[in-house]
Amino acid sequence: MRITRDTLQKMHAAGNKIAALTCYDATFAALLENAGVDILLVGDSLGNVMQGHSTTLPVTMDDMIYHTQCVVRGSNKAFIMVDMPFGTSQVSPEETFMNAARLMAAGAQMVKIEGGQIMTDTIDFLTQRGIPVCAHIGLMPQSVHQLGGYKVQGRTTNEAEQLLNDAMLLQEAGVGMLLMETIPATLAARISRELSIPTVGIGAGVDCSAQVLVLHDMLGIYPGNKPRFAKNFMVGTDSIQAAIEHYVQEVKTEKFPAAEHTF
Ligand SMILES: Nc1nc(=O)c2c([nH]1)NC[C@@H]1CN(c3ccc(C(=O)N[C@@H](CCC(=O)O)C(=O)O)cc3)CN21
Ligand SMILES: CC(C)C(=O)C(=O)O
Ligand SMILES: [Mg+2]
Repeated sequence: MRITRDTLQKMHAAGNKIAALTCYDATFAALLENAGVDILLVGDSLGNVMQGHSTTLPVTMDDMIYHTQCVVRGSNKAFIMVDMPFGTSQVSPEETFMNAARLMAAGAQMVKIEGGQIMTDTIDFLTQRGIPVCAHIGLMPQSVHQLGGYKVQGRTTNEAEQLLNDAMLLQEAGVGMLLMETIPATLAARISRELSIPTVGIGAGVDCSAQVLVLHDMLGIYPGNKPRFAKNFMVGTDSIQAAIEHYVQEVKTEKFPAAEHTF
């Protein structure tokens, strides 16, 4: 039996930290869940780490479906969250539902959509019709050209208030989880306190319900730029298994992320 939304909500309510990692294939799916990873995120970061693109923008629905099927086949315990790729959730609630339904049919238990208040109508439409949604705010990599680079978000008072407002409206619209990327830790902590749903952080400090990293970053094998929030867990270990177990342990004990991974 897989971990469900209910399991995650209970872990969050009990104050038990949730460990998540990105995953794109069957072998790593088995390894990660056996090392105690609770959530496997089939991220559109596969555009970077699997396909060698410099952004996530070229990733397609077919790419996401293929990698979701691989991850689902390789696992039987972990919760499966899947990114909606660029261009598949922006046009209308109806079209977004059609695309999300294909990811659910491939084995997703929740889809993740980048965007704040602008996505609330779509999120309401999906969640009312049986598709759980995680919203992704802060640094939204699909908006890299609009944002002008991979930069910390929510640094000004105005931006911070807007993100908090987005978070409240997203929860009201029905999201099951909220992911926050590369925002000040104090802001992520405040948003996490204000919400009742679990929050997932990447570069958002230790006070989120869950932590996530790109697998290839935490194994120290991604050849591109290493974001400050990524820690190489292979340092000091001699196996991938041990590195993943160490990551899970550091998330559960709130040792990761430390100050040097935080803004
Ligand atoms: N391998 C990989 N890891 C990721 O975390 C990731 C991807 N790919 N692809 C999609 C996006 C892009 N991401 C990124 C990429 C770079 C930074 C980065 O370099 N950030 C600066 C912040 C600079 C500032 O202070 O404003 C940093 O120092 O970490 C952050 C997120 C996160 N996602
Ligand atoms: C970095 C995480 C949050 C993500 O969205 C991805 O891997 O695509
Ligand atoms: Mg993504």
